[in-house]
Amino acid sequence: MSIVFIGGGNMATAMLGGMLQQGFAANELHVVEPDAARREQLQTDFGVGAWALDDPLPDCDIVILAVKPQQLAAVAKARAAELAGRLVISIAAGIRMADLQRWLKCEAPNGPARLVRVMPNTPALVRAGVSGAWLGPHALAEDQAQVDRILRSVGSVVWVEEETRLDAITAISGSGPAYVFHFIESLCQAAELQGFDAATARQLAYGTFEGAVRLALDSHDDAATLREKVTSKGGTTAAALNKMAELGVQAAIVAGAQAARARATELADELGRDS
Ligand SMILES: NC(=O)C1=CN([C@@H]2O[C@H](COP(=O)(O)OP(=O)(O)OC[C@H]3O[C@@H](n4cnc5c(N)ncnc54)[C@H](O)[C@@H]3O)[C@@H](O)[C@H]2O)C=CC1
Ligand SMILES: O=C(O)[C@@H]1CCC=N1
Repeated sequence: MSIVFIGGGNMATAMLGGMLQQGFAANELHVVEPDAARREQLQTDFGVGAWALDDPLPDCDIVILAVKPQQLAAVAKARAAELAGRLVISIAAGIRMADLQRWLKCEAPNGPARLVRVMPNTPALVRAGVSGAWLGPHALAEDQAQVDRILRSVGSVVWVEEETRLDAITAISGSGPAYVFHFIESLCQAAELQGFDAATARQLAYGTFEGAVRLALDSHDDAATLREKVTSKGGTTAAALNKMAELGVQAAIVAGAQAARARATELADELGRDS
């Protein structure tokens, strides 16, 4: 199975790194990327084929559109003829199937692209990704199996029945790693404010996250119960959690995810309109 990523940025790099660790061969993976320095990096790090925009599209079974949403209309329109009849996966946040179909001229005589929308996340790089996926109307059952194999090679996958659910997945697991990194950054900052050097702050904060996540994954208790087990009545944790509640930390996380979802819809409206 030969796969071409169009766009070799952060998300393509994460998926490629994970796929290579999971047994995909470097010679079946290719990237089309305009930035020469990135192409060189991808070749050096992964040994995959890295191609400039004016190179012919490498022979492939699957194309993964991995450019920014703002670049997608131009890329899809320019490559509509090359992509006709192929299995095409879009990982762009927000961008709707109807717009992709229009840009890819899915009414073209040599057969429509078989489209699948996917929302991966960057922990794919360490094969701990979580992806959402939705099968477009022209995609076949064997396309679903191929996409499932790619996504499972870098983590787990949730298939959704309705396209709009992908925006909800974007708000939770697509953007979610950034929320977690923000929390880690904040705990490092708190440790440094307590007088620890950066390396010790990192050890304390990263170690706490790793331990807590491993405990949560291994435990029969839910997260609320595990939280209660740390929180002694009238103790230090209660003092911290009360302060966080006063400052609205949980409400801020929920509202943040809602803002991400709203932005996905807004991006689709902005970029799908008049294009
Ligand atoms: N970064 C993330 O955590 C996630 C990103 N996504 C989606 O993945 C897509 C890519 O995002 P990132 O990798 O973060 O962006 P990025 O900016 O790191 O990568 C995009 C790449 O596309 C290249 N590019 C620009 N014009 C091109 C063209 N005409 N042909 C081929 N390549 C071109 C750029 O040089 C760049 O390397 C976006 O649509 C985003 O919504 C989805 C899930 C998570
Ligand atoms: O921030 C973004 O728009 C992309 C989509 C999900 C994660 N990064």
